[in-house]
Amino acid sequence: MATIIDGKAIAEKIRADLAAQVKELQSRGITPGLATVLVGSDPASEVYVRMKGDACNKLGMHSVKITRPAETTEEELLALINELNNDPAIHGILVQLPLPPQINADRVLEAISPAKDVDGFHPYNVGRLVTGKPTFQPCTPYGVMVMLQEAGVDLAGKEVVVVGRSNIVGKPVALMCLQRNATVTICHSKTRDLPGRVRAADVVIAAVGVPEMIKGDWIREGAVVIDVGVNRVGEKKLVGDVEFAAAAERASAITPVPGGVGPMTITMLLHNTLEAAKMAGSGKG
Ligand SMILES: Nc1nc2c(c(=O)[nH]1)N[C@@H](CN(C=O)c1ccc(C(=O)N[C@@H](CCC(=O)O)C(=O)O)cc1)CN2
Ligand SMILES: [Mg+2]
Repeated sequence: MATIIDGKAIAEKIRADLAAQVKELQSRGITPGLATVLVGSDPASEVYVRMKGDACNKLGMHSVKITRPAETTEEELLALINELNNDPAIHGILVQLPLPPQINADRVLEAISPAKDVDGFHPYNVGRLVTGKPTFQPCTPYGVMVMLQEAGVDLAGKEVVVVGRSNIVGKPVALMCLQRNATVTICHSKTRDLPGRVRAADVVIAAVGVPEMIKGDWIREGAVVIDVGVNRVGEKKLVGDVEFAAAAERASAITPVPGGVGPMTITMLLHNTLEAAKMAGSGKG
């Protein structure tokens, strides 16, 4: 039976350390500030933005939640980003995704100052990630890496299979694993023999957004399973991208959903916002 990698517990431990750092920074006259921008009223996005604001406030950070109607134009959103880029009380800017279809998300993400890009989605910061330079690391993959480290998983020489190739999880998490000397395979909807690929993995990172798509009998005995999926099935139930119970029979360690990667995403956002404030305070922002 697998060890459960408890994202909630790891997140709490990190947040306690961040709170102490926020206090220290405040004693020097700097309060880290995060602006979250939500366009439209997607119910899941509303929940995430609220969680981000609450998490900031709990740590003693300043947070501003900006909501705009679903009909907002790209120009209006770009003007708002420009204001936030120039606001000295704001160290981090986060535009909640997805955006409505009339808005080009790439253009909006590129308008955020790289020094305030706490989501790590600006092409400048993506480029730094690709080349292994210090940068704001995107929050979900960053959280995955911290969980692996906390679980004592050394990636050097390991076969990592990432299922999913999104810009916000699959691609960056693959780069981060490569940086830690893993041999990385990125799989997607056109991959031939996906079960065979997953069966070869020492570490499986599932980020496809399809409920329980990765079957328990695809997991190699003793593998580590990181489930990034947060899929709502029915009214209330949340499931991951992995068939949890069956996979846990074979894995050596596995993350649950909820309470796995999810809480780490917001924790790493808090971490990045604190780092942005420190850099601004030292004149490097
Ligand atoms: N601008 C961004 N947009 C989106 C990101 C992102 O990192 N930046 N990621 C996802 C959604 N996301 C944060 O925005 C996110 C998803 C899930 C959780 C989380 O804590 N999940 C909990 C369950 C919470 C619930 O009950 O719904 C868990 O897994 O335990 C946090 C953040 C897309 N958009
Ligand atoms: Mg769009």
